[in-house]
Amino acid sequence: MATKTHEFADAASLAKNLAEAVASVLKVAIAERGAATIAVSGGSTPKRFFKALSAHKLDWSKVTVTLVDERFVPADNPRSNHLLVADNLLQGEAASARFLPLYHAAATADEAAKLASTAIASLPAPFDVVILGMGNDGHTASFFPGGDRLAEALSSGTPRGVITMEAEGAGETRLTLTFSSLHDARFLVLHIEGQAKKDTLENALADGEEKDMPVRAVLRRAATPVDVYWAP
Ligand SMILES: O=C1O[C@H](COP(=O)(O)O)[C@@H](O)[C@H](O)[C@H]1O
Repeated sequence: MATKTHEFADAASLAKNLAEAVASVLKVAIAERGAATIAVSGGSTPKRFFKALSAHKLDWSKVTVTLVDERFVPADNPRSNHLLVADNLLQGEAASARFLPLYHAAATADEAAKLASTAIASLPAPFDVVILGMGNDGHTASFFPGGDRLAEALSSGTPRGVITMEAEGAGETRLTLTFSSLHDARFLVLHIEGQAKKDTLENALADGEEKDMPVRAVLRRAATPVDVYWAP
Protein backbone atom coordinates (compact mmCIF):
# COMPACT_ATOMS: atom_id res chain seq x y z
CA MET A 1 0.00 0.00 0.00
CA ALA A 2 1.41 3.41 -0.98
CA THR A 3 2.09 6.03 1.64
CA LYS A 4 1.93 9.80 1.17
CA THR A 5 4.51 11.77 3.14
CA HIS A 6 3.97 15.31 4.42
CA GLU A 7 7.20 16.86 5.74
CA PHE A 8 7.34 20.08 7.76
CA ALA A 9 10.13 22.37 8.90
CA ASP A 10 9.22 21.95 12.57
CA ALA A 11 6.79 20.32 14.96
CA ALA A 12 4.69 23.49 15.26
CA SER A 13 3.96 23.61 11.51
CA LEU A 14 3.24 19.90 11.51
CA ALA A 15 0.73 20.29 14.35
CA LYS A 16 -0.99 23.23 12.64
CA ASN A 17 -1.27 21.49 9.26
CA LEU A 18 -2.32 18.13 10.68
CA ALA A 19 -4.95 19.81 12.86
CA GLU A 20 -6.33 21.65 9.80
CA ALA A 21 -6.52 18.41 7.80
CA VAL A 22 -8.21 16.51 10.64
CA ALA A 23 -10.67 19.33 11.38
CA SER A 24 -11.64 19.37 7.73
CA VAL A 25 -12.32 15.58 7.71
CA LEU A 26 -14.39 15.89 10.90
CA LYS A 27 -16.44 18.74 9.39
CA VAL A 28 -17.13 16.72 6.24
CA ALA A 29 -18.18 13.71 8.34
CA ILE A 30 -20.60 15.85 10.37
CA ALA A 31 -22.02 17.41 7.20
CA GLU A 32 -22.43 14.06 5.43
CA ARG A 33 -23.33 11.67 8.28
CA GLY A 34 -24.33 13.94 11.19
CA ALA A 35 -21.47 12.81 13.45
CA ALA A 36 -17.74 12.14 13.40
CA THR A 37 -15.31 9.75 15.08
CA ILE A 38 -11.59 10.02 15.75
CA ALA A 39 -9.21 7.58 17.45
CA VAL A 40 -5.94 9.11 18.65
CA SER A 41 -2.65 7.84 20.05
CA GLY A 42 -0.89 8.62 23.29
CA GLY A 43 2.81 9.00 23.97
CA SER A 44 4.99 12.07 23.86
CA THR A 45 4.39 13.12 20.24
CA PRO A 46 0.73 14.23 19.90
CA LYS A 47 0.42 16.93 22.60
CA ARG A 48 1.09 19.89 20.28
CA PHE A 49 -1.27 18.49 17.63
CA PHE A 50 -4.00 17.98 20.27
CA LYS A 51 -3.73 21.60 21.38
CA ALA A 52 -3.92 22.84 17.77
CA LEU A 53 -6.93 20.63 17.00
CA SER A 54 -8.79 21.69 20.16
CA ALA A 55 -8.76 25.30 18.90
CA HIS A 56 -10.69 24.48 15.71
CA LYS A 57 -14.27 25.66 15.51
CA LEU A 58 -16.56 22.80 14.54
CA ASP A 59 -19.56 21.12 16.13
CA TRP A 60 -17.56 19.14 18.67
CA SER A 61 -20.76 17.94 20.38
CA LYS A 62 -21.14 15.64 17.35
CA VAL A 63 -17.59 14.24 17.63
CA THR A 64 -16.65 11.07 19.51
CA VAL A 65 -13.00 10.86 20.50
CA THR A 66 -11.43 7.59 21.54
CA LEU A 67 -7.97 6.08 21.84
CA VAL A 68 -6.04 3.78 19.58
CA ASP A 69 -4.50 2.25 22.71
CA GLU A 70 -4.31 2.72 26.46
CA ARG A 71 -2.45 1.44 29.48
CA PHE A 72 -4.50 -0.57 31.99
CA VAL A 73 -4.34 2.31 34.44
CA PRO A 74 -7.03 4.71 35.67
CA ALA A 75 -7.40 8.15 34.12
CA ASP A 76 -5.68 9.93 37.02
CA ASN A 77 -2.45 7.99 36.41
CA PRO A 78 0.17 10.28 34.80
CA ARG A 79 0.87 7.53 32.22
CA SER A 80 -2.78 7.34 31.12
CA ASN A 81 -3.46 8.27 27.50
CA HIS A 82 -6.95 9.33 28.62
CA LEU A 83 -5.35 11.95 30.87
CA LEU A 84 -3.19 13.23 28.01
CA VAL A 85 -6.24 13.62 25.77
CA ALA A 86 -8.35 15.18 28.54
CA ASP A 87 -5.67 17.77 29.34
CA ASN A 88 -4.73 18.66 25.77
CA LEU A 89 -7.51 17.80 23.30
CA LEU A 90 -10.80 17.89 25.21
CA GLN A 91 -10.32 21.57 25.98
CA GLY A 92 -11.43 24.91 24.51
CA GLU A 93 -13.60 24.43 21.41
CA ALA A 94 -13.31 20.64 21.79
CA ALA A 95 -14.54 20.53 25.40
CA SER A 96 -17.98 19.38 24.26
CA ALA A 97 -16.69 16.32 22.39
CA ARG A 98 -17.72 12.90 23.74
CA PHE A 99 -14.82 10.83 25.01
CA LEU A 100 -15.02 7.05 24.90
CA PRO A 101 -12.31 5.52 27.13
CA LEU A 102 -10.66 2.15 26.63
CA TYR A 103 -9.79 1.79 30.33
CA HIS A 104 -12.59 0.55 32.60
CA ALA A 105 -12.25 -0.03 36.34
CA ALA A 106 -12.70 -3.78 35.91
CA ALA A 107 -11.03 -6.52 37.94
CA THR A 108 -8.88 -7.60 34.98
CA ALA A 109 -7.59 -6.05 31.78
CA ASP A 110 -9.48 -8.73 29.83
CA GLU A 111 -12.76 -7.59 31.36
CA ALA A 112 -11.88 -3.97 30.63
CA ALA A 113 -11.14 -4.92 27.00
CA LYS A 114 -14.54 -6.59 26.68
CA LEU A 115 -16.28 -3.48 28.04
CA ALA A 116 -14.28 -1.27 25.71
CA SER A 117 -15.09 -3.53 22.74
CA THR A 118 -18.80 -3.22 23.48
CA ALA A 119 -18.51 0.56 23.62
CA ILE A 120 -16.48 0.70 20.39
CA ALA A 121 -19.08 -1.50 18.67
CA SER A 122 -21.66 1.22 19.30
CA LEU A 123 -19.74 3.55 16.96
CA PRO A 124 -20.26 3.53 13.21
CA ALA A 125 -17.42 1.90 11.30
CA PRO A 126 -15.00 2.82 9.91
CA PHE A 127 -13.51 5.62 11.99
CA ASP A 128 -13.41 8.95 10.19
CA VAL A 129 -9.90 9.65 11.49
CA VAL A 130 -7.22 7.45 13.05
CA ILE A 131 -3.96 9.03 14.22
CA LEU A 132 -1.25 6.47 14.86
CA GLY A 133 2.12 7.05 16.47
CA MET A 134 5.16 4.82 16.27
CA GLY A 135 7.86 3.82 18.74
CA ASN A 136 11.49 3.38 17.77
CA ASP A 137 10.96 -0.37 18.16
CA GLY A 138 8.46 -0.26 15.28
CA HIS A 139 5.35 -0.60 17.44
CA THR A 140 2.18 1.28 16.65
CA ALA A 141 -0.98 1.36 18.75
CA SER A 142 -0.03 -1.37 21.28
CA PHE A 143 1.16 -3.75 18.57
CA PHE A 144 4.51 -4.40 20.26
CA PRO A 145 7.25 -6.69 18.94
CA GLY A 146 7.09 -9.78 21.15
CA GLY A 147 3.56 -8.92 22.34
CA ASP A 148 1.70 -11.93 23.75
CA ARG A 149 -1.29 -11.35 21.46
CA LEU A 150 0.47 -9.65 18.55
CA ALA A 151 -0.56 -12.18 15.89
CA GLU A 152 -4.19 -11.96 17.01
CA ALA A 153 -4.12 -8.15 17.10
CA LEU A 154 -2.68 -7.94 13.57
CA SER A 155 -4.78 -10.67 11.98
CA SER A 156 -7.36 -9.36 9.54
CA GLY A 157 -9.50 -12.27 10.80
CA THR A 158 -9.72 -10.73 14.27
CA PRO A 159 -12.84 -8.56 14.46
CA ARG A 160 -13.00 -4.87 15.27
CA GLY A 161 -12.65 -4.29 19.00
CA VAL A 162 -10.18 -4.00 21.85
CA ILE A 163 -7.82 -6.69 23.11
CA THR A 164 -5.16 -6.79 25.80
CA MET A 165 -1.44 -6.82 25.05
CA GLU A 166 1.54 -7.61 27.25
CA ALA A 167 5.08 -7.08 26.02
CA GLU A 168 8.48 -6.40 27.49
CA GLY A 169 8.65 -2.93 25.94
CA ALA A 170 5.10 -1.97 26.92
CA GLY A 171 5.39 -1.43 30.67
CA GLU A 172 1.83 -1.86 31.92
CA THR A 173 -0.65 -4.27 30.35
CA ARG A 174 -2.14 -2.50 27.35
CA LEU A 175 -5.58 -2.24 25.80
CA THR A 176 -5.41 -1.82 22.04
CA LEU A 177 -7.79 -1.51 19.14
CA THR A 178 -7.21 -4.35 16.70
CA PHE A 179 -5.77 -3.87 13.21
CA SER A 180 -9.27 -4.48 11.80
CA SER A 181 -10.58 -1.49 13.75
CA LEU A 182 -7.96 0.89 12.42
CA HIS A 183 -6.88 0.02 8.90
CA ASP A 184 -9.89 1.34 7.01
CA ALA A 185 -10.24 4.78 8.62
CA ARG A 186 -11.31 7.41 6.13
CA PHE A 187 -8.18 9.39 7.04
CA LEU A 188 -5.35 7.20 8.34
CA VAL A 189 -2.34 9.11 9.65
CA LEU A 190 1.05 8.07 10.99
CA HIS A 191 2.33 11.03 13.02
CA ILE A 192 6.07 10.83 13.78
CA GLU A 193 8.73 13.35 14.69
CA GLY A 194 12.54 13.31 14.76
CA GLN A 195 15.28 11.72 12.67
CA ALA A 196 15.28 8.50 14.68
CA LYS A 197 11.64 7.83 13.81
CA LYS A 198 12.27 8.70 10.16
CA ASP A 199 15.00 6.06 10.18
CA THR A 200 12.67 3.60 11.91
CA LEU A 201 10.05 4.25 9.25
CA GLU A 202 12.60 3.59 6.49
CA ASN A 203 13.42 0.26 8.14
CA ALA A 204 9.74 -0.55 8.42
CA LEU A 205 9.22 0.19 4.73
CA ALA A 206 12.03 -2.21 3.81
CA ASP A 207 11.71 -5.99 3.63
CA GLY A 208 11.20 -7.84 6.89
CA GLU A 209 8.60 -9.52 9.03
CA GLU A 210 5.60 -7.73 10.49
CA LYS A 211 6.23 -9.30 13.88
CA ASP A 212 9.63 -7.57 14.08
CA MET A 213 8.15 -4.13 13.28
CA PRO A 214 4.38 -4.32 13.68
CA VAL A 215 3.83 -0.90 12.07
CA ARG A 216 4.50 -2.82 8.83
CA ALA A 217 1.03 -4.33 9.08
CA VAL A 218 -0.47 -0.86 8.70
CA LEU A 219 2.02 0.29 6.06
CA ARG A 220 1.50 -2.87 3.98
CA ARG A 221 -2.05 -4.01 4.53
CA ALA A 222 -4.24 -1.06 5.53
CA ALA A 223 -7.18 -0.58 3.19
CA THR A 224 -6.62 3.18 3.36
CA PRO A 225 -3.29 4.60 2.12
CA VAL A 226 -1.33 5.97 5.09
CA ASP A 227 -0.63 9.71 5.28
CA VAL A 228 2.71 10.09 7.06
CA TYR A 229 3.17 13.43 8.87
CA TRP A 230 6.80 14.07 9.83
CA ALA A 231 8.89 16.93 11.20
CA PRO A 232 12.47 16.93 12.54
O1 LIG B 1 3.31 3.45 23.89
C1 LIG B 1 2.97 4.26 23.07
O2 LIG B 1 3.88 4.75 22.22
C2 LIG B 1 3.55 5.18 20.91
C3 LIG B 1 4.61 6.17 20.49
O3 LIG B 1 4.79 7.11 21.54
P1 LIG B 1 5.84 8.30 21.48
O4 LIG B 1 6.06 8.69 22.92
O5 LIG B 1 7.11 7.80 20.86
O6 LIG B 1 5.20 9.40 20.69
C4 LIG B 1 2.14 5.75 20.84
O7 LIG B 1 1.77 5.93 19.51
C5 LIG B 1 1.16 4.85 21.56
O8 LIG B 1 -0.16 5.35 21.50
C6 LIG B 1 1.58 4.77 22.99
O9 LIG B 1 0.68 4.01 23.77
